[in-house]
Amino acid sequence: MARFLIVEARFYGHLNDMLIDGAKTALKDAGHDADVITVPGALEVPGAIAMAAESGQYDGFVAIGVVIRGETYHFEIVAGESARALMALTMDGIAIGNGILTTENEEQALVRADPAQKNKGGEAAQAAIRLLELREEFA
Ligand SMILES: Nc1c(NC[C@H](O)[C@H](O)[C@H](O)CO)[nH]c(=O)[nH]c1=O
Ligand SMILES: CC(=O)[C@@H](O)COP(=O)(O)O
Repeated sequence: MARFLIVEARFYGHLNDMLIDGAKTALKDAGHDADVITVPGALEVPGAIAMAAESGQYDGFVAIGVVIRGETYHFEIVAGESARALMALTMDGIAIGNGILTTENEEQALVRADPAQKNKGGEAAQAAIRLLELREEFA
């Protein structure tokens, strides 16, 4: 059993609840534990994961959130920089699955958040599980 931390950027609560449900189910089905912490937005997720990884309290991480395009360039910053920072942490050997949705509208996000549809939360959890398996295989 491994210990996973789900770090959620709680910008759209109802969508996050579905993403977290999918992630928790995937982790439980694989026999792993999961805690959940909340940060304000997607830009805070990588930093929170970096801090938690440094603590040594968790084996793997799932990033959860929803970034929906608005009127300004801020979408590109939030979506792009959160993904880039998460990828940089992954390249440092931290097992992270990225379940931060980046969509044009809420309808697209709903389809992807719903565990009964595209289940991107579960998909992100499975990615984190696989990376942890690989890290242990290559250790
Ligand atoms: N617009 C969205 C944000 N924006 C907030 C940023 O992520 C960040 O919390 C703020 O800039 C303070 O540093 N975050 C989301 O997760 N989703 C959005 O749609
Ligand atoms: C992704 C965002 O930052 C977005 O929700 C903010 O909307 P806006 O660009 O209209 O300020």
